[in-house]
Amino acid sequence: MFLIHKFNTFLCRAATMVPCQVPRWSTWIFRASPQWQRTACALGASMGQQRWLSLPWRVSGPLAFRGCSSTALGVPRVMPTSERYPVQRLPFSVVSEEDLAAFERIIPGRVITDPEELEVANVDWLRTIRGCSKVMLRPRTTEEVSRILRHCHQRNLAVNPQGGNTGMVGGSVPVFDEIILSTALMNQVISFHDVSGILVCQAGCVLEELNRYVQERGFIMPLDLGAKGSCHIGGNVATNAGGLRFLRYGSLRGTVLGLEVVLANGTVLDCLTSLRKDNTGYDLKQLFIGSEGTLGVITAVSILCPPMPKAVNVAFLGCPGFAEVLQAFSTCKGMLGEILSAFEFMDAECMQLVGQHLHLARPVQESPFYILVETSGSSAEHDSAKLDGFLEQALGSGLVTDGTVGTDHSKIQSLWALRERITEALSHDGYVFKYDISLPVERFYDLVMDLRGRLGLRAKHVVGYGHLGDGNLHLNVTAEAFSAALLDALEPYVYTWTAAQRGSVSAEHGLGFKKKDVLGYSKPPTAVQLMWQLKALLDPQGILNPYKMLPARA
Ligand SMILES: O=C(O)CC[C@@H](O)C(=O)O
Ligand SMILES: [Zn+2]
Repeated sequence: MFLIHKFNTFLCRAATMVPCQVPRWSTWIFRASPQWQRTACALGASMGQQRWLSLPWRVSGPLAFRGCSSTALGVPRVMPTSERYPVQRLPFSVVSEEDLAAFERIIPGRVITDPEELEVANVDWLRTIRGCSKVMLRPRTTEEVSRILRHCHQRNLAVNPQGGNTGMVGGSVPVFDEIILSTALMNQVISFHDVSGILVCQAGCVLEELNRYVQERGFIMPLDLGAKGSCHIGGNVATNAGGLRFLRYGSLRGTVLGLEVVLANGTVLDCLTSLRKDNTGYDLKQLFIGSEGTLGVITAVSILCPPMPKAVNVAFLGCPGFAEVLQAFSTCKGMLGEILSAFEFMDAECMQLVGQHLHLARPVQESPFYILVETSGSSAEHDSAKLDGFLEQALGSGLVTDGTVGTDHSKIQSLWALRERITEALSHDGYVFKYDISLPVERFYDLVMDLRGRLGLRAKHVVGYGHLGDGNLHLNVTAEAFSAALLDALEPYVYTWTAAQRGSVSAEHGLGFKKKDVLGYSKPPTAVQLMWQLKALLDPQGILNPYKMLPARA
């Protein structure tokens, strides 16, 4: 106990509590976005606008002159994806007035052609890429999705399925004029079983709302993300999102028990079972988990929710070096065992950025690294005793130099915010080049330091943080603005470095538009070829989320 008193803040003991809720990106996004929504369609012809007007949009009726201007009042424009990246529009049909009328018959009043609403849906939340869709559809039911896709399939119209649009790799916004198929109104819970903890719901349910719903019944969602306030469960599953509870509850590939999916031609594939065990044939739902909307549109999900832990503790600790971070992780696994539920790390530059841009105070003495250790268990006393044991050991052996522990809701929330809001802080720092890689943990920080040397003053910040417990590094590089030269210095260097370690070039964010061409760094040509064959089988016309996930074919 003596050693624990060296901590600069108190150890608050043994409170029984609900799992923490933390601030989320959406709060911030929604605060910022109204200005951005105010596009100036009638403003002078920016480069983007000229290109827009050269597209075949000059028709009469609701589609006429609804180009999404790239110039927002007072806010830097987001360059259209088709201008920044070398990508060619595929020969899909263009939405006509007749198509709009057909959609209006399927979903009356929910065919959106308003430029302000489209502006938001065309741009990713990082504000790095921009599509130019002219129409967004908001179905409420699987039957409506099926009828929409049947129509699009017959007409060869490309479709961009969109959930909460919180993705990191440009998978959730159109590249050109794909129809945006939003799951926002598909937000009903279908059933919840309070013995098994199995939740069945529509794809557009917001993760945080689901978590609240199951929490009221004594359970939690098996995943938690910074974007929880706006991301949709269907999008989470389509991305196979990882997040903050992965260490404890594993991948969605394990917790998703069933899916309902609408295929490209409108066929409904009903695999929405809620069985823990089912060895009958190929597990087709796995094809759609992580397929990023390229093989079908997920319309409903059956998911296994773990019981809500009765006691949660969070320790936020300073470490003198990366070797100590790794050693602390080993010690944690050994001493906390079954109650360890998160092991996250961030470097000193991350802490500096959350302080500078979000005014979050550093809760411990300045250190080169910080770790966040969470325990979740069923006995507050037992868990606290175990955590104390670990802290004594870590402090006594110099793995940790300072720390603070929270067991009450608000302290846990504020400690998690330091880690969860790094993404938000980075976005305030300028243009962000993001890498989400799986590596052997021993090599994590070598890459960060290597890049700092390689980029020198060309980068504003090179930071490393992430889910160390899952072997997942978030390597982010900020610059005043997008720079092709900086991109050239980063890529393919980061990918070849990762491939040399047999790592993954996308641990949890998927490939989307931005990373589709680097799939080959993590998968052999035979696997990529098989992926294309699956795509051709399920979506022969390629109308579902084109330009995403799969690299262009040679
Ligand atoms: O912004 C990033 O690169 C990571 C976002 C998210 O996956 C996180 O773990 O905070
Ligand atoms: Zn992450």
